[in-house]
Amino acid sequence: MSKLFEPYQLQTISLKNRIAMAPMCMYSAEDDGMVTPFHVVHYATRAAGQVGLIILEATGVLPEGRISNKDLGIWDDVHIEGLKQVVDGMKAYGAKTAIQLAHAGRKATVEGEIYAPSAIAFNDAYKTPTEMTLNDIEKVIEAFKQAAIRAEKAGFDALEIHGAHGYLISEFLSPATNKRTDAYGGSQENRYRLLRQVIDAVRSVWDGPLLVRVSAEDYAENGTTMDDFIVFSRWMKSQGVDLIDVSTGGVVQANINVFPGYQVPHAEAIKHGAGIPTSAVGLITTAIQAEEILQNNRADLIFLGRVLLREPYWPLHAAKELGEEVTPPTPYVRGW
Ligand SMILES: Cc1cc2nc3c(=O)[nH]c(=O)nc-3n(C[C@H](O)[C@H](O)[C@H](O)COP(=O)(O)O)c2cc1C
Repeated sequence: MSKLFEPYQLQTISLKNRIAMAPMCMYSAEDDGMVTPFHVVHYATRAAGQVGLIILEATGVLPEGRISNKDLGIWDDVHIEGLKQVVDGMKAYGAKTAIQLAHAGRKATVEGEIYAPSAIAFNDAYKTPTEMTLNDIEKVIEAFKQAAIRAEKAGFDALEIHGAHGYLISEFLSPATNKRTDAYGGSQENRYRLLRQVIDAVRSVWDGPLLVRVSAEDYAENGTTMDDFIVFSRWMKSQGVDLIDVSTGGVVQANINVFPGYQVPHAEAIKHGAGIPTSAVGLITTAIQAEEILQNNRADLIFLGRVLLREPYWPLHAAKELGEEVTPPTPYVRGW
């Protein structure tokens, strides 16, 4: 039996395999953050393709925290019903479901004021953000908490906090973007404070599986490093985080050398350095490559991004390649 098709127990939920769909913005929501029929079809199709865990794209916990005005929203109860339809579509095909709760910080491109730990623009094309007051920070923490309550009402099995890619939480974690001199800036412990408070707020209303996505390497001078993230991940583990979804980059624009599995060493270092389950993501496209990562205990789950946009039935190809019997739920997919 392959590792890729071995079930995985993620806290209280059982995943039928180790294949997860990485969160990917589809820029297809209504301007007010509402789900459209596209989302129902898009996510249910990957569920029919036998993806074990599907993580919905970055979904704004506040309207000013969206990357674009076509992002999904979860800042109001009005969003619950649409999200529930997306969840029901995925569940009908046997996938476990998660949603990425997000705030874009200085990388928001929406109308009006945008917010960040310090008043430094991402680049010339972006607005200069307003440095957040302590009240602004409290508002964000409360927004993550309310979003978690709404996600539970929509029926999600798991939650992921977006702490990566140079968005708000990542901006607080990184000394490259956090120049604050108060309790939220400076030392590792201070830069971690917002994430800690967000995790605590979410955990106060959510007992289920909790994932956090991080950028374990900023690729920036004076940015965060793997060593920082091993420390942060130990803290996250002690706060009841179940799995770290390990990505890299995004806090500054950097030309980095990407190649198949380029982020796997980060997932491996955090898994062993902090003693917490991790997922690996980034140019993982073949069953053999995914299987190698799991067999060598370098990560616990395989997150797939673009390959699942191109090929929603990727797990069925992978099953054939690894000699596994996997029966898709619909005659249409079975005949493929
Ligand atoms: C179209 C697109 C949208 C993305 N949106 C998100 C997102 O909403 N949240 C996130 O954390 N990462 C996002 N990512 C990054 C992916 O989750 C993933 O980490 C990245 O694409 C690398 O994996 P891959 O090589 O398998 O595509 C996005 C990537 C793409 C291609």
